[in-house]
Amino acid sequence: MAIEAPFAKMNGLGNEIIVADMRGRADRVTPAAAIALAADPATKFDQIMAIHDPRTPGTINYIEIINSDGTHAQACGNGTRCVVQALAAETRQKVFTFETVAGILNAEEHEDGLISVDMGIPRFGWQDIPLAEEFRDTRAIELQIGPIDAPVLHSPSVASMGNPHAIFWVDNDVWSYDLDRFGPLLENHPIFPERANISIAQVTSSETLNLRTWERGAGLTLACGSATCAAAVSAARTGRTGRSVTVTVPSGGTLQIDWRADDHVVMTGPAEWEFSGSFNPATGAWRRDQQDVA
Ligand SMILES: N[C@H](CCC[C@H](N)C(=O)O)C(=O)O
Repeated sequence: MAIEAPFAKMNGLGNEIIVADMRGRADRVTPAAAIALAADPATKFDQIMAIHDPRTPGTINYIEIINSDGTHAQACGNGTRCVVQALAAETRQKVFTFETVAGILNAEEHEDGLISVDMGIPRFGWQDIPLAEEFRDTRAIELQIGPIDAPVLHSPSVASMGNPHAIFWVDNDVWSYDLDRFGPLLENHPIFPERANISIAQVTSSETLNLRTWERGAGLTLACGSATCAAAVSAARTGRTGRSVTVTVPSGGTLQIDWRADDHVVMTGPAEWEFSGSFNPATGAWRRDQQDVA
């Protein structure tokens, strides 16, 4: 087994992604390697999507998702589109079935280059999120936010897209909130025993939302695909929008979310390749591929 594994630095609407090719290897990307790559301005990322050999017949690959703090996530929508684009370029295939710790994901690259991922069926039970105590109605949970004391922020909608999300609905500009201050406090609020991704969302029409997200384990990001899905389903559940919405994320880009009649949430958007290299999955030491060096 080679010491180094190939990787591609990519982004999904500005969500910084490293797609690491761990196929044919027995080792894993260590938390230390993730933290080292996140600390280097050239490889700074929000998630590593580590592609492993398939575990389940019928799936193409097993995808492990690692946040920039070295912890694991169960879902990453923008990263999944990056994986699809990388594998589509390699294989000329257009349709993929992956497995993650949260289950099976189907995805497809379209003729126009946009990529759709079936993010599965959202779950709304308090144990599914999970929450530390029972809430019968998770469309709006009363949250004592104590020292955060931002009176306009209360009663988030919560949802699981495989990973935990809290969506705070606001009437005014999502940029007028100090998300970098209260994001980490809410991420670690005792109501969320596995922490949570924290978003502020504004409805701008019956078909459009604005969204900002403080990601669990990664902080403020320019886009978060699973949060976009969680916001879309929460908007529909609370009667704020219909089941198909276009969501504008902090990078200025948009994702299309369709909550289908069969309950699956389909997210459609772009992915972008930046450069390729190889890295040591134990230490995070890395180098660019020769053909990429100007
Ligand atoms: N950027 C990702 C979400 C990462 C979620 C992660 N921060 C967690 O749940 O711990 C996305 O596009 O869905």
